[in-house]
Amino acid sequence: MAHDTRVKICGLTETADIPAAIVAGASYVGFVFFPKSPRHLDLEAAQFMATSVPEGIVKVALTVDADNAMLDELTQHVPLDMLQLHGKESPARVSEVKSRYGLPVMKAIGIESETDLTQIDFYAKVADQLLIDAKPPKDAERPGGNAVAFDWSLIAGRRWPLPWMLAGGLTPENVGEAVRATGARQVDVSSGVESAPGVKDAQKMVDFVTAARA
Ligand SMILES: O=C(O)c1ccccc1N[C@@H]1O[C@H](COP(=O)(O)O)[C@@H](O)[C@H]1O
Repeated sequence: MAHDTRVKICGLTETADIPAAIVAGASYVGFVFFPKSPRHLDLEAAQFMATSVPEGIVKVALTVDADNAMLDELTQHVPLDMLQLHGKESPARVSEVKSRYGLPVMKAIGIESETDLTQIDFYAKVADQLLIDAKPPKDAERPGGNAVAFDWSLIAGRRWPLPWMLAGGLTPENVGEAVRATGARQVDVSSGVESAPGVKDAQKMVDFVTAARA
């Protein structure tokens, strides 16, 4: 039986990635604003790309511990529907960003072991969505987008009172199992639909969405 799993394809870097992600069936497209990432966009490129996204597809900006000056510039230049906070932002900072910019906020939470789950309850009180991702490896240059999965059994059967997405090391080959193991209704992918870091692959995007919904 097919499911209506919603997919976010994150880290689009080329204008042609937008129609490819939409044809594949993405419900969300993500733009990365983190200079250490191979998916980093400058504001001009992001503005151009975001403007070409049709109504109904959620445009998400991913930032890492961004200050107000950076978020002011970003939100003034790029038409956005959601902010994804992927750093060490506190629950208070999530609340502040939400009220300052009037956009829904998705907070990413890195999971490696059972103890990492306790913070979810604090963020669940202030965020609009949660992104349950793998904790980055110790020597990683970035807090996400590392093609690393966590032990999905840690969240099997868990439910939270707000929408959430599963992320971390998802690929067309493992996303079906990830959805079955966790009960996720939404999934987020970056590396798993690339042919090289920062280069999205149209066929992998199709394969990913198909497998997520199978
Ligand atoms: O994609 C990035 O480069 C990135 C940089 C900094 C923070 C987060 C980043 N990506 C996010 O991480 C998840 C998981 O990535 P992957 O599928 O394991 O490569 C991704 O969906 C982005 O939301």
